[in-house]
Amino acid sequence: MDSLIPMLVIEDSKPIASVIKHIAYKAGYQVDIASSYAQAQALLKSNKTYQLASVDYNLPDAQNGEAVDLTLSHQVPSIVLTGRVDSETRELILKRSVIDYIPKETAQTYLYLGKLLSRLQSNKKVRILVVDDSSSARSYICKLLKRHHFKISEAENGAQGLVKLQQFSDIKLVITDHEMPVMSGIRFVSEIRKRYEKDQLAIIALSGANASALSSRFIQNGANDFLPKSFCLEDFYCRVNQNIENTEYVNQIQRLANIDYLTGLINRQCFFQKAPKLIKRIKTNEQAFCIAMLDIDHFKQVNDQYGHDAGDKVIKATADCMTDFFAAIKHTQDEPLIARFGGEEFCLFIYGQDLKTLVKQIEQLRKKIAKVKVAFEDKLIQYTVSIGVAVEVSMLDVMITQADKALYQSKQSGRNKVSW
Ligand SMILES: Nc1nc2c(ncn2[C@@H]2O[C@H](COP(=O)(O)OP(=O)(O)OP(=O)(O)O)[C@@H](O)[C@H]2O)c(=O)[nH]1
Repeated sequence: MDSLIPMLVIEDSKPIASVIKHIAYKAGYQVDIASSYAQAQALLKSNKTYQLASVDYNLPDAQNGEAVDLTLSHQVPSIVLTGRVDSETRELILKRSVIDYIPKETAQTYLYLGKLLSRLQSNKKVRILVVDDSSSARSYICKLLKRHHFKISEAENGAQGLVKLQQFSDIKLVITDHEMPVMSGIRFVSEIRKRYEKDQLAIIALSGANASALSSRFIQNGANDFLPKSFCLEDFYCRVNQNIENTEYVNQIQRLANIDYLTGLINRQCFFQKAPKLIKRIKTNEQAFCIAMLDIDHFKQVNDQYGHDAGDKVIKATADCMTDFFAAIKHTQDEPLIARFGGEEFCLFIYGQDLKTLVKQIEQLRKKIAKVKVAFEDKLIQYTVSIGVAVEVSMLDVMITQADKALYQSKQSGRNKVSW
C-alpha cells in the first residue's frame, strides 16, 4: 500500500471506533482515535497534520456537534457520523462545510463509509470541469467538489469549456449551466458529444430556469444527468459520484474486453476496431504504413523444455520489447498498434513519414528481440521471431492475409527473418 494518510476518528464507542479504524486502514488511512472532545483537542494541537476526520456528532463532553466545529477550525476535512436522524440535526450538520454526514442506522453505514473513504482517495485523480458564466455559482460548485478532493477546471462558457477539454485529458465529468453567453448549455453539450462518447466523459447539466422542460432537452442532446440549481447537497454528491462511477465501470469492462491479460497489449478484437479508423487518418495525412505479423520461433520447444510459465514469460518479454522499441522512437512516429492476436502471435501496425524507415524499424526490432534474455529460475532463455510484412496496398483484411503469407515464407526459409 502507498504511504498511509493520517486520519482522526473521534468516537466515544470503542467497538464503533475500532470498526471505523479497520475500514479506514483498508482504504489507505492511518488512524488515531480520540474518544472525547478533550482528547480530540489534544491530538489536534499536536504536530500531526490530519488530512481527514470522522466525527461523532454527539460525544459525552460535546453533545451538539462541537467536535465538528473543532476539526473544521483546524482545517481538517470532516465526515460526520451521527445516531440522530432527525431533519433538524441534518440541517445543522449540512450548514457546516462537511464532506458528508452518515446516519448510524444500519451496517450499511459502515459499507458506505468504506466506499466514501476509497472514493476520496481516487477522486484526487479525477478532474471535473465546471462551466458557468456566474463566478459565484461556479465557485460554489467548485467549493463543494474540492471538499470531495476532486481536481477542478473552470470555464465561463461553452467555447472556453471545449478548449479546457482539449487541454486536460483527465477530465471525466462536466458540470454545466444552461443560460450562458457565447454558447448555450444545450449547444455546449451537443458539441461535446461530437467529440467525446458518453463512456469517455459524463455530463451533468444544471439550470435555475424552467428546469423540468430543460432536463429532457439536455438528456436528448447527450447529457447523462440533470440537476436543478436548487439541489440539496446529498443529491449533488450522489449524482456526481454515481456518474463518475458509471464511467469507470464502463471503462473497466472495456479494458477487460480489449486488453490481453498476459501482456497488457490490445487483443485481436480491439485491433480490428482501431485499425480502420487509423488507416483513414493516416491516408488523410498522406503517411506511409505497414502491417507486420510476428511469431515466436519454435515456441513449443520453449514450453516443452522449460514449462508453460517460462513460455508465458517469453510471450510477455516479446510484448515488452516491442512496446519499449516503439516508445523509444515515438518522437519520430505516432503511436503504433501492437496487438497479441493469440498464442505466440502478434500483429503490428506502424506508420510514419516514409516506408523505407518503417522497413528498417521492423528489421531492427527482429534483431532486438533476438538479443533478449529471459531469466527463468536459474536459466536465461534466448529465442528469435519470424516476421511477415504487408505494405499499404489495400483493405485491412487483405493486408493481414498478405502479412500472414509473408510470415509463412519467413518460417519456411529458416526463421529469424523478415519477409515481404
Ligand atoms: N506458455 C504458453 N504457451 C502457449 C500459449 N498459447 C499457445 N501456446 C503454445 O504455443 C505453442 C505453439 O506451437 P506451434 O504453433 O507448433 O509453433 P512453434 O513451436 O512456435 O513453431 P514455429 O511457429 O513453426 O516456429 C503450442 O505448444 C501452444 O500450446 C500461451 O499463452 N502460453
